[in-house]
Amino acid sequence: MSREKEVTRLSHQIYTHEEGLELQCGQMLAPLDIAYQTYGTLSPDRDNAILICHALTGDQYVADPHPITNKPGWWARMVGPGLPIDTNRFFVICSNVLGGCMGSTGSLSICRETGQPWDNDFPAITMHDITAAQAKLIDHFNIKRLFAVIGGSMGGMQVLSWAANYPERVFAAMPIATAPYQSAQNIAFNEVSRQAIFADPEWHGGKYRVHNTLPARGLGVARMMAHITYLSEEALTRKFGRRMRQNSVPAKENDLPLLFDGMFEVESYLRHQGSSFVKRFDANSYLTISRAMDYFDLAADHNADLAEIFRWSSTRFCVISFSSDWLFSTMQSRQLVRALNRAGANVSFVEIETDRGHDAFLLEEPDFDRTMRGFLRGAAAHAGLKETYHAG
Ligand SMILES: CC(=O)SCCNC(=O)CCNC(=O)[C@H](O)C(C)(C)COP(=O)(O)OP(=O)(O)OC[C@H]1O[C@@H](n2cnc3c(N)ncnc32)[C@H](O)[C@@H]1OP(=O)(O)O
Ligand SMILES: N[C@@H](CCO)C(=O)O
Repeated sequence: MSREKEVTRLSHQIYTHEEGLELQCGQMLAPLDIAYQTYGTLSPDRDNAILICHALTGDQYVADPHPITNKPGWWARMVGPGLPIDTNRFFVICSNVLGGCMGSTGSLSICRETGQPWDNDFPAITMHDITAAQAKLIDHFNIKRLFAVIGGSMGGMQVLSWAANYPERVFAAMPIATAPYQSAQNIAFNEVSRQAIFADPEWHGGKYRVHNTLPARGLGVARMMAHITYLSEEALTRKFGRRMRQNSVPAKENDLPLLFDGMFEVESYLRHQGSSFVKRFDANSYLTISRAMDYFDLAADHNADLAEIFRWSSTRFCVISFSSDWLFSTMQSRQLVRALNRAGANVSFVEIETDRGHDAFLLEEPDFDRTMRGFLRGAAAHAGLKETYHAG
């Protein structure tokens, strides 16, 4: 069964905003669907909500098993009762981004005007649009101010957009492994990924669903390349070194050509990452969202110096980077922290020592978990939140 048919079989929890959303490009998207998951109990004062923003290929299943892969949620070790983002205390909301392929309005949705799926005609969106769509969901919950907005990588871009666009609605913000703008290097990597998709003969100019095909190879290669950027040389060396694969490779992962005999373990690993990715992601959605990342430039969007944007902000920031992250480096986080300090904002900064690269924010890192727990506990005390709102 094709990935799209699998997706349409899934029943996500969706809020439909009939009035829709006017995008930065001027186009109106109506109705607007936002697929989301929640965890914990909203306090009577509606003051304990945390919005978690996912990264490029994440989704709303932050702590629930993923409905396609059946794997635990992508932050299941971080979000739950007694965990650093403690659902006994906080009401956690995570939504699939606008343009995503897990139930929110995106390339797989039907365009009201044409009655056809958007496919590659889905309009260009920005981080501003993504957070504006999330704000509709937060309004739906009648939450005036979020206790915290938290996210890593592209999720961190959304955190910064929230803090910049809705400062009065964000008590605390945690931008993790991110940057105030997408670097030239990251745009370059995204472009290679996109070209891999375009080069697939099954791409059909983005109308692959009409042709009943999938640009699986192109999307798989895009993921293989991108995945290298999520790791580090040390992590790859430790995991695989120069070892060759001893046993035979399962057929499904072997449909890319082999060079001579045998395969390095690292090649096998990347093939696996590529082939598992295409089962859970839509190529047009990947193009839309990766482009939204590329457009992200907070200062340019606000036509202001970064410090100016946060000048009157009362949000408490905790900026986190990972020492071996070369995709969103510590240097970029420091740039943000310097601007926040110039703005007189309340900001703390932690660089987590790890050799696991960018995706370290998804992995067990005790120092990271302690920082998350400590920052939220301190901020909750300042916000006057109760220790628990557990429903029972
Ligand atoms: C932030 C968000 O919003 S969500 C993010 C979206 N989700 C993701 O990115 C998940 C995909 N990414 C990953 O799995 C990333 O590698 C990580 C960093 C998150 C996980 O890291 P780790 O737990 O260290 O797992 P690792 O990178 O070793 O990958 C394990 C997988 O590779 C497979 N694998 C490991 N070695 C090999 C090999 N030599 N050959 C083939 N496959 C291999 C494992 O079988 C496992 O497969 P599975 O995921 O299908 O069970
Ligand atoms: N590996 C994560 C983080 C990338 O920034 C993802 O695919 O979304």
